[in-house]
Amino acid sequence: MATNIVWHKSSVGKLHRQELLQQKGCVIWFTGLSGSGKSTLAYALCQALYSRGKLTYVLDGDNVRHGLNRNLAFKVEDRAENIRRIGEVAKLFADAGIICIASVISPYRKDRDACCALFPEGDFIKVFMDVPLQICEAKDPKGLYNFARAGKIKGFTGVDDPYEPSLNFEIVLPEKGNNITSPYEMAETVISYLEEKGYLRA
Ligand SMILES: Nc1ncnc2c1ncn2[C@@H]1O[C@H](COP(=O)(O)OS(=O)(=O)O)[C@@H](OP(=O)(O)O)[C@H]1O
Ligand SMILES: Nc1ncnc2c1ncn2[C@@H]1O[C@H](COP(=O)(O)OP(=O)(O)O)[C@@H](O)[C@H]1O
Repeated sequence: MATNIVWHKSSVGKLHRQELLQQKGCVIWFTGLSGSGKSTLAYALCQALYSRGKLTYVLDGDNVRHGLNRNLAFKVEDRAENIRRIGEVAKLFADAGIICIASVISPYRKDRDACCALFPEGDFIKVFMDVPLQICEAKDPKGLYNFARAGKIKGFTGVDDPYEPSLNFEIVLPEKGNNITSPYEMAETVISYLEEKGYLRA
């Protein structure tokens, strides 16, 4: 633990940066099984917001594990630390006025809730990719479910490691009751939410 540290205030604050960017910093947190479409939707949303002149940054689990989190594996404590660090980085991006899009399995409710608690009310928007295991496994674009079933990967989420859903997701996709399943259309659903909550203006 670091001691004797004092927060240094800046004369340029989050409100100034938001005014500059004409948007509000926040986090959209995509959670769900491997293969549920988190990354595809995250980058579709990034593209759609870019087209509207909005600044985003995607923190994708796979990508962050190539650098900042390269020393972490998939046991419970490592996943918790992975999520904690991504939550803290997302907080910095949101403070910068950026719409941060996180795309991580984040299987444990406790870890997601701890990240949420870092943010002002409403600024941490949890989106659950509600895609059943059988569908994710049937796609298996990286062949990882195949390896997990063969016992070549231990502790694979959904196979021999848990995914804990929550009751308090702001958005669940695909939404029940409509036929919207394309990433582009689902991105529009998220954008409608952001517009309604005022995140796309300063
Ligand atoms: N054991 C195990 N369980 C789950 N996933 C595994 C595992 N080993 C490797 N992978 C690959 O790592 C990607 C998930 O990384 P995350 O950082 O999102 O995981 S976590 O939030 O810390 O649980 C995940 O990416 P996505 O498929 O995009 O979800 C996998 O490609
Ligand atoms: N909305 C969608 N409809 C159909 N296929 C999709 C959709 N989103 C993603 N996919 C496909 O599903 C697979 C997994 O998507 P991906 O975004 O990598 O998931 P995750 O990041 O959750 O592992 C990929 O082959 C991708 O092309």
